[in-house]
Amino acid sequence: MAKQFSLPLSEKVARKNTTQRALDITLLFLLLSLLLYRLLSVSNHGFVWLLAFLCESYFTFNWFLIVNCKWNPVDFITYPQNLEKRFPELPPVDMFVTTADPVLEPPLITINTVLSLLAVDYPSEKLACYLSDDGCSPLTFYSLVEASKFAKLWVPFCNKYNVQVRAPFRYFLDDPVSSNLAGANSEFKQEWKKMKAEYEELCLKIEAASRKSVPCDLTGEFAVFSNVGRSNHPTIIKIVGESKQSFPDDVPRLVYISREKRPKHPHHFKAGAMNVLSRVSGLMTNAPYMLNVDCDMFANNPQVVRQAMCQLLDSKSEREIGFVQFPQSFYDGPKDDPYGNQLVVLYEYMGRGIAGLQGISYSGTGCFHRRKVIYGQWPEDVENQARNHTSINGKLVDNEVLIKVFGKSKRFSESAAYALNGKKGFSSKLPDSLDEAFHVASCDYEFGTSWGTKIGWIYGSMTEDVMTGLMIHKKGWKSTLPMPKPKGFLGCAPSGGPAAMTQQKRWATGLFEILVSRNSPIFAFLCGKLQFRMLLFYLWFLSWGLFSIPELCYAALPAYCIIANSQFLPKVQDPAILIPVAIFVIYNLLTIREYLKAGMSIRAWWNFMKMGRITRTSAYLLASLTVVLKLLGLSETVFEVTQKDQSNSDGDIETNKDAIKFTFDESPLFVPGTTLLLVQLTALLSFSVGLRPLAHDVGHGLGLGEVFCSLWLVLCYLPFLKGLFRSGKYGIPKSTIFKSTSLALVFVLLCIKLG
Ligand SMILES: O=c1ccn([C@@H]2O[C@H](COP(=O)(O)OP(=O)(O)O[C@H]3O[C@H](CO)[C@@H](O)[C@H](O)[C@H]3O)[C@@H](O)[C@H]2O)c(=O)[nH]1
Ligand SMILES: [Mn+2]
Repeated sequence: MAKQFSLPLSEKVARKNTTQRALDITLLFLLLSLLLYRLLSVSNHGFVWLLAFLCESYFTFNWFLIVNCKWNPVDFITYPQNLEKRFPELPPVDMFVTTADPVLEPPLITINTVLSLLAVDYPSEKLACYLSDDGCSPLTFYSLVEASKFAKLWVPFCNKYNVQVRAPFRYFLDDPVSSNLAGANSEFKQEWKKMKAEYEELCLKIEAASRKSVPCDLTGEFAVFSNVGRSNHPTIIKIVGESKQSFPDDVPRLVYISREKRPKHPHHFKAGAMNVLSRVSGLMTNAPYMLNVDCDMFANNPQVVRQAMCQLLDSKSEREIGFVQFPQSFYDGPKDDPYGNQLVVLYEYMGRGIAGLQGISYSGTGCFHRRKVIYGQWPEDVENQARNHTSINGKLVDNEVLIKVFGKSKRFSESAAYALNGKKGFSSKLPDSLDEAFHVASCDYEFGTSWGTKIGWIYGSMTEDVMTGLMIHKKGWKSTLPMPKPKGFLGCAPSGGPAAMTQQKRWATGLFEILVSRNSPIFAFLCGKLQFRMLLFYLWFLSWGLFSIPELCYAALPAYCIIANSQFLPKVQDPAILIPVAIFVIYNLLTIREYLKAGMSIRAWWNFMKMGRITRTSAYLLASLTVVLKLLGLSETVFEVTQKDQSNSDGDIETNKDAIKFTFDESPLFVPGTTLLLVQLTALLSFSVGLRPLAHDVGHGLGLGEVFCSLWLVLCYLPFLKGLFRSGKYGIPKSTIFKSTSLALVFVLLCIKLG
């Protein structure tokens, strides 16, 4: 027994990063020297110098925050082979999938995610899968019903042949029958073919249904969908599967939920959906662990649940680890990451670094939560739990309080008490709990309760995930970031200018909303248990949107200087020029090194650099404006769902090429970038026709540095430059060009007047 007890489940190992630290610190030192130089010479220069100083102060502070995040990277090693030796009885897990729109999120993608979850390598009677459909779409429900029939074949097939990728659309991309991958014995070959045919039939059915305006007869099971509007309908909950009494042992239980929506009731987007999922599942299965994934994030590693359990189960982590977050990774990203949004390098350095502090932030998908932590438990409450008392926020609570916190359903607060006490045995046959489930999924259930403020997914930000994670860290919980091979989950990253920018805008908006809310990390540090270095991390993360302001000012400086015959950098003849030059060189070398070490190409690095510029002056700028408007009470923020592409990744060269070309639409997102580009072009033109000669002494007048910076910016905005000359979706729309030209004209006139 003692020996078994010592078998490790997981380990956190520090990574060596001496070179990286040296480079990071050198850069910080150089940035500080630049600031010092500016301060010492500010009296000789005017407002341009001051503006440059302010921007560079921001950049320096931001770099300091980044160095803090990257300083202590870690690796998580897990030993799933020891799991059942230590815990022969594995705990139940409820798995949540959210979808919101059958057009932007094609049901075929959603059901692949569901199928990959139903088929994970974990005792199926311990699993239950809940699909939340905010689109209230009969097509989604129809697809789920069909998928559940297919699952009865698919799950045993995966188990029998130990299939590695359990989302069928990915699995059937490879053909193990013609290649001799899986020791192709003839029985396997036959079953493989049969399975493939079954899957194709499923796809055909769903495609046919999606072409019709009504996917199927709205009778029987489907009758509830007649007369529903997406934002005006009663709750629909359906236990999917043939019989209502017992479930076949080999496929986990599957439940469809479309929560009630009424026009006047705020539904809080995904956060609202997650809270309904928590409550309905609380009544039905009440598993102590919950996994949540977006509809496009399939389980890519059949061992994911076991991997997560390695980090959650032993008694030490019971008191420490609040949640286990797998990195967000993507499949089929276009080559060299043209939109800079595949997040590989971000997780590799920032992610690992933060995981070495209190833990990675929650990123909304691929995350395992403890139900009791979502219900508001602090690490200290675990001691009370051991004494069989129910407590949240460090205080014992009785039934009356439970009802106040969790809402009027007695049955639900009873289930919550079970979850908070870590007691097993709250269960009810699924169909018996249906009535109560309708009650807790209704749109006024949360009135007067703590849902969305103190417990569950927290409301008030477009990035409800980060806010919810921050509240968990505030209580002193830690989190982990396992990176198994193969990767735990894979999803779709948006491609195309408008989709990518809209997502970035939503993120930056949501993050900034948190910074200025009462759930700000500053309070979490002062009044809660958020660690100081975690505070620094959250400050960096939540201020993405703010970065747009210094970025925009700094990008305007070179053009201004050229047109106004001024300077914001030391002259080439001045030895001080070495400081900005060294900053430029070291920063680029350091980031190139990170890219290469993470197995990415130089081209991917360049795409990231250029998309960084573009995103900050477009998406982040508009995000900041949106938040200011919200603070002034002039507008509300809205969750715009990302389009998921249903690609067939047979590497069609034409579509691949197109995926790399930047696309535009009429959105105001593209106005600032286009303006900035036009301004730089005007400046460079006036320089090259000799209107603005270089000054040849160290005194005032234009220097080479400004011209170089302006050229560099034009290079970064190359997708926009091309967009000026292209047509259709690859070209910048006329109206945008018109707006930008007007703005650029105003700027140029201003420069001439001031210069
Ligand atoms: O009203 C809504 C809006 C969205 N969703 C779901 O939320 C998920 C994420 O939406 P998506 O459009 O894919 O946004 P992304 O920007 O890709 O999502 C990332 O960023 C979000 C906000 O930070 C997180 O919630 C996500 O988990 C994270 O993957 C999807 O499953 C949607 O179906 C809902 O259920 N209800
Ligand atoms: Mn997504």
